[in-house]
Amino acid sequence: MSNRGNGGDAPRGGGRGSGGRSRGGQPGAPGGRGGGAGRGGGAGGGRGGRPPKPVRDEARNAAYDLLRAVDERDAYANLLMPALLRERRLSGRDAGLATELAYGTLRGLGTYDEVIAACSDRAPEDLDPPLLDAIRLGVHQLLKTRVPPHAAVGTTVDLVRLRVGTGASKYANAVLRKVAGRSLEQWLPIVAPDRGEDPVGHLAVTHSHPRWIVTAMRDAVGGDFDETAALLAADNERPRVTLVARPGRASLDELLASGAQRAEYSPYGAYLTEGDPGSIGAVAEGRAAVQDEASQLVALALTRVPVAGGDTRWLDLCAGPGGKAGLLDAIAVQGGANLLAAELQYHRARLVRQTTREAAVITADGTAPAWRPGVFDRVMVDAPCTGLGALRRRPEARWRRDPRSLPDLGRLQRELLASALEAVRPGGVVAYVTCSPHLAETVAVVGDALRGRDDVEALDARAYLPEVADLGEGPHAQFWPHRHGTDGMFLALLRRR
Ligand SMILES: C[S@@+](CC[C@H](N)C(=O)[O-])C[C@H]1O[C@@H](n2cnc3c(N)ncnc32)[C@H](O)[C@@H]1O
Repeated sequence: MSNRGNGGDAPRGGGRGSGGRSRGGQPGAPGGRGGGAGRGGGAGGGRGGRPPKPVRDEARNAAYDLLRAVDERDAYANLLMPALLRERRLSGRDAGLATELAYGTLRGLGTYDEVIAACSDRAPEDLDPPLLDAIRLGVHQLLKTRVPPHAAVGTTVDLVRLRVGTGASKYANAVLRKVAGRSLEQWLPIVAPDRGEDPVGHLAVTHSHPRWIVTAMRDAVGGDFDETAALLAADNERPRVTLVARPGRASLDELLASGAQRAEYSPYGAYLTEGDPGSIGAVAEGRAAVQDEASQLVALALTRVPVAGGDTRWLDLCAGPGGKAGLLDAIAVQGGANLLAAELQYHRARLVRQTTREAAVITADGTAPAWRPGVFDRVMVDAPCTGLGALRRRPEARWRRDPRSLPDLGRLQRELLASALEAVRPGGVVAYVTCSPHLAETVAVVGDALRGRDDVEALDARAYLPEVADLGEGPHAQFWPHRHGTDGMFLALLRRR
């Protein structure tokens, strides 16, 4: 990822997007710009003689290949990694190590690049991307794992020798030896901007997020520094695996009998602390699935709002790949309702067919309705968004997202919500959902819709989620990774009068 877009607030060049600061060498830092490892400087492989033959470490090579694929081909880490592990026949501890190293490096590189800059005479963005990725992998091991320092340096130097070149391996060796001189806790005060002078930059470097995301998160939590820090820290944790037992198709007991634990909030949810979800029969058969708990709860909340009169026609306006549609369909069937699931993209509509049983699934543009207005009792709009609420799941996503996408997304979100409000009948209810807490995608969109019509009222969404505390000041509900252990999902419930 040689050009991780950070929407124009990159402190230096295109290599990274975290906070950064103007740097002219850091007094007291080991290395600093001028004092870092010189090109080709530092230790080589042995004293005088030929360096020992480099050893190929399969787990680290797989992690490295993932980093290169993310950089070169814009690969999605969570989609490519399982294929890579299969192809390399890595399983058990090796698979776990490869995944942790790759994902951890991708998450942490905003911090790591600042440390590398302090230990090198060249800025990270001036290094060859293959060398930079290898050094990042080594820095991650040194600062964030229990890998012994000599192993972290040695395996990285071997990897660089095998994959990049001998000269580059000497450079990597010199940089990593400087990095190894301090712990992460010791490095952070050296490389992060001062909290008082530049709080956003401080959080960006300390928690490895682009500045624009730090700002957006801070605004979304209401400006509190410590809560913003807790949220960013939660983004760096691995999300737990949550299952949903689709009602009428699988029971929660079935999941619990497979070793899962009852979820804290969702009546259909269970946490899987170890093992492969695909090995659970109900999941393999599509009667249960992996689904974040907040995703379950926003769908459930829509079904809980009382509607006077008939309650038989439900619409999911943005259904692909079908997580919420799968749950809505199962609940609809139990209550005698039918779900129409619409999705713009054909291949995603096909996925919705796999998650639903009775729903009618169509490939359709939700902004150009293929249905008559005012006929649905309940409508779900799970709108396309920046996905800032799901950064835990996609380790590279924070560097790819671009704030310049917000105006286009905002237009589409407004059009889809307007279309949903046209589709619902008087007395019916619309759920507007985003997997992002960004205010431009949440309250701004809903606020505009409410101002633009006099026949729509916002319900207190929290009232339909009584099992969940701390959903905000209302009337809308906001889930948070650091408060609820879920994705940062937003829900507004709107009734058409
Ligand atoms: C956030 S995802 C929905 C996730 C889904 N509800 C789930 O729970 O699995 C948004 C979806 O909206 C689709 N989409 C984008 N524009 C659309 C449009 N104009 N009409 C219908 N669907 C659209 C995207 O292709 C994407 O699949």
